[in-house]
Amino acid sequence: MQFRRLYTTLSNSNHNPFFFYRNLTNPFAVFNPNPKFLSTPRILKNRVQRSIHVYKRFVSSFPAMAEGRRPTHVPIPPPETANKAELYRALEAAVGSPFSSDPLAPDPHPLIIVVSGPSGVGKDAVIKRLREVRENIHFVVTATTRGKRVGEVDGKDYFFMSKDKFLGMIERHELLEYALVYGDYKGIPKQQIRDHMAKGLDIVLRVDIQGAATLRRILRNSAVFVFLVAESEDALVKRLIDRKTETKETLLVRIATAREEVKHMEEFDYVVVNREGELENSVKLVESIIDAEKAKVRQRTVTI
Ligand SMILES: Nc1ncnc2c1ncn2[C@@H]1O[C@H](COP(=O)(O)OP(=O)(O)OP(=O)(O)O)[C@@H](O)[C@H]1O
Repeated sequence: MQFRRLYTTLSNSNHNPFFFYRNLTNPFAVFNPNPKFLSTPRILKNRVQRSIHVYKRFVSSFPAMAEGRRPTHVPIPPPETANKAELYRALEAAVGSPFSSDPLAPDPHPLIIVVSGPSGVGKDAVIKRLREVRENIHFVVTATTRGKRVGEVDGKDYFFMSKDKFLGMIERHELLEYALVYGDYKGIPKQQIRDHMAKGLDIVLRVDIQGAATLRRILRNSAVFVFLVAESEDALVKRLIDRKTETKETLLVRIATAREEVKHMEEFDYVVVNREGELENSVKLVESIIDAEKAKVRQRTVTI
């Protein structure tokens, strides 16, 4: 049985002697299930041993194959006293092939990082700082049909476009995700993501909780979903008041919405607590998440 296993191993290997050396007899090619045949293990043993012997001679007759074998006598100098280059060369000779300087791990894939969280939690603030401190990041510019506000720059804040042009993009499936918000369309252009990922850049998307849920359905586990949250409801409300952008009505709506949105935390991969006065720590944590994702053995692969 052992001989049979040994033979099977040999015949499955690339150096199968019966494959290269056709005049050798394969002892199992004409396997006879007759018990009489099986009752002659010595014949079998001799045949297999002969095959192994021929196989070894066959391998050593090819320099490329023989190269992988360890030479019998390689003088390796004692590492404590040896010259580094000399020791290196001796080790190379001993293992029988030059040491390669090719990277041992493949380059990490570009990532899509979706940042979401309740209104006023600090999404814009975190992303703005992240773009300042980290290279190789592209923040996706959303396409919108709403009018440009004072101070806004086309291509930087949004891609401003007509409703017709936007509807054309929907028809041609050029948007990763889109929504109608208070009568205006907003959407994420796919080509922008493709172009920047092709250059090796990581992509950051900032979306509300509903947008994140839609992207999760589309991208599944190919993107990293980060949920940004304040340390407490109390802190979030104070932050919204301090921003001085809200009316009393919109404040109430945002607080009520935030209560609901926090329940969606479990649908995300990571949660980052953006504590009062600790924006830098939050940004560092997002950076650590990106670094950890890039160190994963099984990388996320995006196809959009
Ligand atoms: N860690 C922090 N400590 C103190 N203030 C912060 C912190 N993070 C953000 N802020 C401030 O809180 C306010 C809200 O932040 P930001 O506008 O970035 O929130 P957002 O999540 O993008 O809100 P929205 O979804 O409503 O646009 C801003 O004035 C911002 O400067």
